[in-house]
Amino acid sequence: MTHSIPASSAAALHLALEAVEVVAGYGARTILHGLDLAVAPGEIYALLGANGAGKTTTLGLFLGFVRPSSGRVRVNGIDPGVDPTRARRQLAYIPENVALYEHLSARENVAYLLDLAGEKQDARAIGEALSTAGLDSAAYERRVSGFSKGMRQKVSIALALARKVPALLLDEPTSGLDPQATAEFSRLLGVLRAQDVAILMVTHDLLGAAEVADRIGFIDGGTLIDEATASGAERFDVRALHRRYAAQGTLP
Ligand SMILES: Nc1ncnc2c1ncn2[C@@H]1O[C@H](COP(=O)(O)OP(=O)(O)OP(=O)(O)O)[C@@H](O)[C@H]1O
Repeated sequence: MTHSIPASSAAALHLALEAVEVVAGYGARTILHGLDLAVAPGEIYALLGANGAGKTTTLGLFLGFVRPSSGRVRVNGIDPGVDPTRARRQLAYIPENVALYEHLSARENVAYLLDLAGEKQDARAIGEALSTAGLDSAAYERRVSGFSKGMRQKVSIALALARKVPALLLDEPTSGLDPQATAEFSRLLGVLRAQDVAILMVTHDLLGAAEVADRIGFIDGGTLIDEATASGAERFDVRALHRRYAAQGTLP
């Protein structure tokens, strides 16, 4: 399969996330059967597929948790199978349910998680990251234990911004978000894209993906079966995509 990386950006010459003909799985069980997927800096890629299609396994590939038996995986040019620590330094991973230190404030979480990543930053830089991530300033010093999913995501995104990572992996970011929080989340992804972050987002939400993604990929049985690229004012023909992929069980 050929990839239609946006040619407008010089940065597109280099891929932040790349999987080429990847075969991978768990033990003797193969889940990914020759997966081809690439995300350029400043691109939002939404990966859709039925339950068990291999979406989370694909994220695990870039994180170095899932080792390919053949094929090529690169994160900003680094092979996570060979050097997972260095590969993970290029990434921020935001799981469906963001885990934070519940008794620490938003600011303390970012400071502490930065510390753990060996990337200490001053209070001003952390405040700026929280502000860019769209967290209400009244919440900076509050314990995160009472935070909503949307607020937790903002803390994670502030951490990604402070770390200045080139790539962001998101697993089901909009499930359980209300429409306003979903719209705010989409706006945030736009901010990250403008900073040339490569974003790979796993989702079941075709409509949400169509609003924010530059490309949508469909995975079935561990293989990328199709890709659609945003174009024109309408961006994607959501109805046609839905008809095509819902019928074969790739969409809920
Ligand atoms: N750690 C694991 N060990 C063994 N099998 C696993 C493991 N994790 C996932 N699987 C299996 O791999 C297959 C693909 O799972 P994966 O989580 O990648 O799918 P998915 O597309 O993310 O699905 P969902 O939409 O349900 O999250 C499934 O059959 C799942 O049971």
